[in-house]
Amino acid sequence: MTEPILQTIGITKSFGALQASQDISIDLRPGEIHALIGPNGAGKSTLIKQIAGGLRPDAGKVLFRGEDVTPLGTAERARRGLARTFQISALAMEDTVLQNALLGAMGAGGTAFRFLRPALAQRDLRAVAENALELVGLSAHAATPTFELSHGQRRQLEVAVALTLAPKAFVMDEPMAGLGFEGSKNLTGFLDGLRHTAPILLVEHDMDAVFALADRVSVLVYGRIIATGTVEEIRNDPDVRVAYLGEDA
Ligand SMILES: Nc1ncnc2c1ncn2[C@@H]1O[C@H](COP(=O)(O)OP(=O)(O)OP(=O)(O)O)[C@@H](O)[C@H]1O
Repeated sequence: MTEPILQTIGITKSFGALQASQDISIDLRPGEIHALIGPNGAGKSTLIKQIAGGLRPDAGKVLFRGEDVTPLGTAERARRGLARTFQISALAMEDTVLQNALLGAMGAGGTAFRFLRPALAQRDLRAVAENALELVGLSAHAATPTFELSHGQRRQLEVAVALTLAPKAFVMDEPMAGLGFEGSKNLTGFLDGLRHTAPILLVEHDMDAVFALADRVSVLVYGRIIATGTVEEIRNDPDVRVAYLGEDA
């Protein structure tokens, strides 16, 4: 079996008496979209925060590209290629699409680029930014102020910003939230292709998107993974149907 790019081993986290993550072991393999679903309050965000580095587990480990990154913070994990997207506030709305991508590329280049700005580095940064926009299909909008983009295009721009870091894996938190039917359909098509650039751990409430995209689905209920499998396996799992899909088995 292919080595996972991202893996949690026995992640456990409590808030007082509440066990928000109970011994969670999941992985993300090259080329796949692995969806994490579960009812409100199941612990999806808590798990994602521990994977991205914003929250320290009480026990367990996060491995990224074979390395234990549990002690590292969000910025250090991002530098190593773990891209977390869909924190919309990260975009500068008054700036153009290209300027936003350039800001991302400057972050990727580190502080030396930011303060020294040699001409060559500037050209490199611009190339990185333009390439990222091309990959997400926003080149034609490079000079457009970001606030003029549709919600779906903003999500694509967020991915472009993340792409400037040459990510090895994406962690996405509800990318379909707030998009209408058309927007969700378009973004679904876009994410479908993106898995070949880097695999995606996808937290999503939109079941149409999950069932269309996921190679594997993990179901989280009360802080525990109750099933992991293909879409077909998850749809037919009696425990999942009772606990989450709201059906009598
Ligand atoms: N910082 C915190 N302090 C105390 N309790 C917390 C904290 N963060 C989350 N919780 C609790 O942990 C549980 C899991 O919350 P979490 O936000 O991870 O769920 P979720 O599956 O992401 O929910 P949703 O789908 O509504 O976003 C909830 O009961 C929540 O109230």
